Amino acid sequence: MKILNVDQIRALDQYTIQHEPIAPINLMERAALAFVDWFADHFSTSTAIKIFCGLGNNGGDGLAIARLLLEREYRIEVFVVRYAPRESDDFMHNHRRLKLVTENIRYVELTHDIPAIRHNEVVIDAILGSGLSRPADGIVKSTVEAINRAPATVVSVDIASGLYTDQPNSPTDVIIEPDYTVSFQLPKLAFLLPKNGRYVGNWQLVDIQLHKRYIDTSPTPYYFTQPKDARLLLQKRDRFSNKGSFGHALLLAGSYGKIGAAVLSAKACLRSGVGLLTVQVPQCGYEILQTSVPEAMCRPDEHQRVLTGASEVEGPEPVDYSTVGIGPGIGKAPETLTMLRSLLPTLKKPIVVDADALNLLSENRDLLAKLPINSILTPHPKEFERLTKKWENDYQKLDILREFAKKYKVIVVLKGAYSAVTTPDGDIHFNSTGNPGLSTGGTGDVLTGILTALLAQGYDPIEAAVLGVFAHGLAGDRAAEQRGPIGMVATDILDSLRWD
Ligand SMILES: NC(=O)C1=CN([C@@H]2O[C@H](COP(=O)(O)OP(=O)(O)OC[C@H]3O[C@@H](n4cnc5c(N)ncnc54)[C@H](OP(=O)(O)O)[C@@H]3O)[C@@H](O)[C@H]2O)[C@@H](O)CC1
Ligand SMILES: Nc1ncnc2c1ncn2[C@@H]1O[C@H](COP(=O)(O)OP(=O)(O)O)[C@@H](O)[C@H]1O
Ligand SMILES: [K+]
Repeated sequence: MKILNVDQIRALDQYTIQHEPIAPINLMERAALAFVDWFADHFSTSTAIKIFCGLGNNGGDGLAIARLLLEREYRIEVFVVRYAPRESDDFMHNHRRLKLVTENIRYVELTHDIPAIRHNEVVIDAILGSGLSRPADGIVKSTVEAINRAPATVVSVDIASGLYTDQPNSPTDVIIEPDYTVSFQLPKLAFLLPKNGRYVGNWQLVDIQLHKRYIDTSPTPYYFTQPKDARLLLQKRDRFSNKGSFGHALLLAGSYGKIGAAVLSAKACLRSGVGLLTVQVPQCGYEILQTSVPEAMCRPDEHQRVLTGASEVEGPEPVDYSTVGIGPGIGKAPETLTMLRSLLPTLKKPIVVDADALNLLSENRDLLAKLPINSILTPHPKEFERLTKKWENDYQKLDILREFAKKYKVIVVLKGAYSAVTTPDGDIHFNSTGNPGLSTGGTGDVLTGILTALLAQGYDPIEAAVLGVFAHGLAGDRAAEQRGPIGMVATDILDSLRWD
C-alpha cells in the first residue's frame, strides 16, 4: 500500500472529484459516513459526545459527522472553533445543513467559550486536518490544550489537530493527543514515526473509495506492507523439490554467555524454509546447539569462547554457502573483528548482518564498503545511530537511512514499531505487523534467522527483507494473542511462524 504526501492527497481528492466524478460535498459525506460507521462500531448511542470543528474541510467533516450521528440518535454537542473569518465552501454547506437539524451549535472564540469536558465523554477532534500550515495558536491552541487536559476519550478525524502529515513538528507545538485516529483511505507518514506515538493513538483507516488510478500512478518512496503485498512475495514449493532446492545457509552466531542468540537464529532459519543450515559457534556452544537444534549442522570454531572463523572441522568456505547470516550474540572480540575483516571481501552474494557485527562495522567503517551489494543490515535505532549519526527528528532519520542504503548499496531494516525496510533506491517499506510484545531480548535474533533463510532460498533481497520482516511481526502478533504481549518471549515467535 502506498503512502502519499499531503500534496498528493489533495490532488487525489481533486482527481476523484473530477474522474469518478463526484461532487466535493458528496465526497465529504462519504468520508463522514465512513467515520460514523467506524464510530458506531466502537461507541454506543448512550455516549455523550462533544465534536470540535475547525473552519476548513476537516471541520466540514466534523459537521457532517455531527449530523449523521444525530440521525443515529447519538447525544452530541457541536463546538465550532472560530479562529479566522474564513470558512471552506464545504464547511459552509455542512454548517447550513446541520443548522436545519439542531440548534445546539456553539462557537468557541475566546477561552471562556471552551466547555468543560468530563471523563465519560467522547471528544471528536475535527479542528484541523491535513491542511495544517502552521502551528496551532490562539484559540485553537487553547482548545487543543483543554481537550488534552480533559479525562475524556478523544477520536481525531483524519489526523490529530496540529500534527503535520509529513513534516516535523517542533517540540513546542501544541497537538491533540488522541486515543484513536480514524483516517481516510491511506496511511499518513506521520503515523509511522516513533516521536508521534502520542499524537496518533490507535490509528485506523476507513475506505472512502478515492480514485485507484491516481493512487496506482503516483510516485512515492513510501509503502506500508499489507498482508496481500506480503502474500504476493511468497514462493510456492515445487512438488518435486528436495532439500537442495532451498539453499544451504551458514550462520555465524554466538559467544560465551550468548549461545542462546545462535540457537534462536538457527531455529528461526529452519522454521523459515531453509534447505540446509550450518551454524558456526564457539566451542562452548557446540553441545548446546547440537542438543537444542538437531536439524542444524554445527561447525565448532577453534576458539572456546568467541568466533574466529577457523575450525578443526572441514567444511565449505563461507563463499560457497547460499548465504551467510552473521551477528547474533557474537560480541566484539578482536578475533571476531579479524574474522569479519577477512570474511567480507571473500563473499559474493548478499548476506544478513545484525547485532554486534553491525557494531563492529560502526567501529571500523572502512568495512562497510566491503559488504556484498544488496546485503541486508538489521540495526535497531541505537545500532543505526552508531553506524551513522544522531538525528534531530524522525524525518531526518529517514533521510539518513536513505542516504546510507544508497551509499553502501545495501538494504537497511531499521527495527522497531513499523520497522522501515530501506532499499538502495531509497524506497522505504514500513512494516504493518508486530506489537510491543516483541520488545524483548532475542526477537531480533529470530529476525536474522528468518532473513538468512529467505536469502538462502534465492529470494530477491528486497523482497526477502519486506516479507521476512512482515512474517516476523505477524508471528509476534500470533504469539501475543496466545500469551499476551507481556508474557510472550522470542521462542513463542518461533512457534508461531507460518508461511501460508
Ligand atoms: N482526500 C481526502 O483524504 C479527503 C479529505 N477530507 C478532509 O479534508 C481535510 C483537509 O481539509 P483542508 O485542506 O481544508 O484542511 P484543514 O486542515 O481542515 O483546514 C485548513 C484551513 O485551516 C487553516 N490552518 C492551517 N493551519 C492552521 C492553524 N495552525 N491554525 C489555524 N488555521 C490553520 C488553513 O489556512 P491557510 O493555510 O489556508 O492559511 C486553511 O484555511 C482532511 O484532513 C479531511 O478531514 C474529506 O472531507 C474528503 C476526502
Ligand atoms: N513496539 C514494537 N512494535 C513492533 N515490533 C517491535 C516493537 N519493539 C520491538 N519490535 C521488533 O522486535 C525486534 C527487536 O529486535 P532487537 O532490538 O534486535 O532485539 P534483540 O537484539 O534483543 O533480539 C525487531 O524486529 C523489532 O522490529
Ligand atoms: K483533526
